[in-house]
Amino acid sequence: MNLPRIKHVRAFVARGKGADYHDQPGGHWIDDHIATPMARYPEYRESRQSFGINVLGTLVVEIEAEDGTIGFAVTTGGEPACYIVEKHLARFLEGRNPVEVEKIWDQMYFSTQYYGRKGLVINAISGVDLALWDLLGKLRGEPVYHMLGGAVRDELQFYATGARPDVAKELGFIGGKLPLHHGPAEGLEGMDKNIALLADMRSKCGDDFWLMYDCWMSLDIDYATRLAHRAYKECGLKWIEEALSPDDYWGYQQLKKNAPPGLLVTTGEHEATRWGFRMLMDMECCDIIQPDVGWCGGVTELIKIANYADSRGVMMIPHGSSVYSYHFVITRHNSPFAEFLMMHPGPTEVVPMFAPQLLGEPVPVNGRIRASELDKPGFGVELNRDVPLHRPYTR
Ligand SMILES: C[C@H](O)[C@H](O)[C@@H](O)[C@@H](O)C(=O)O
Ligand SMILES: [Mg+2]
Repeated sequence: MNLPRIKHVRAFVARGKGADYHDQPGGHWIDDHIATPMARYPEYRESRQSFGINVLGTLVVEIEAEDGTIGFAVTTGGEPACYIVEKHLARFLEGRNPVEVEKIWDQMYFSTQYYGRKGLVINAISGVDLALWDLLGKLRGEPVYHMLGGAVRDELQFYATGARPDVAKELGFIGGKLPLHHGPAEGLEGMDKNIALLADMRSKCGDDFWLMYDCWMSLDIDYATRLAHRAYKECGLKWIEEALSPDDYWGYQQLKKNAPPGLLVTTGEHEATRWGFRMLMDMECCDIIQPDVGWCGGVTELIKIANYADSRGVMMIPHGSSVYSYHFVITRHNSPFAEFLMMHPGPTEVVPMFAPQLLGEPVPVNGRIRASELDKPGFGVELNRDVPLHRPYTR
């Protein structure tokens, strides 16, 4: 089946919310004294934007076929990712058959391996790969999840990430993941505040509602171990997420041994490729891996990651990435639920995760999205052309 060839690859920057979802106006829960590795510096403790968490902005990748069909995707990457797409990756797509996702991915990865392998370069590769799968679906007239093997269940169910698990419960989510506010630099007083907040949410949510802590790489093994035991024993914490640096595989291996039986250790949103996730799984670092499909290598790489996890009986629950993870999760038995990042400032209501960039972006109702809502070509969304786009590089 010969599809129209790829004619143009274009890369744009979009700023303000969207895929770079930490790029929010002031007063948002997502930038409210959240613990990070930079919190050891008091000047960077109050706000993650103060040290540049939103410095990149959104990368928008467009791939246009000869017949005028356009596939696109958004991820975190901004102007430097545009440079990588336009000046390096585009050469492996233009003139090619869009069906060649495996060969194109292989050439993008190994041609940038000498300076890439993780982080921004893999974000750029992910953006191109997602746009390619979107183009394929639009050319074939089928949703991405059909091309991945079809739905294994009728609906997606979600836990919610945000400052209000009590509201998340009222909205029908299966759990609430809180951001951790205080790390080792704030000592026992900070630990007590972390436990007090969790205990308050436990009292508001009842004993059965899942409560998790997201530590965003901010802890050391000693603090993470103490937090894990107190939070599990006193508040029934379900999992402790990304407690340590993504590079500290040995630390995660130890934390998993230190954690109380019954508490899950999770990580992976800042990990990349099949090799990085193999390291996490072979070293027994965690119970659940959480790749972000816009940061780990795209759909083509997540297939490999998820299948290796499945072979080892490890749950793969992608980091919140809107439709890009929904189309994947609905097709995988070892992905029984998904993350929904609450992007309302409170958060007290459900708003589209990548707003305002995606038109037609589905949102959970009563904590669920039916598989039938994904039944549109590609990822089922269109780029909001009212969002200002800047193309910093051309060829
Ligand atoms: C809530 C966390 O601090 C991050 O902002 C969040 O994006 C990520 O870690 C997550 O798991 O959703
Ligand atoms: Mg996280």
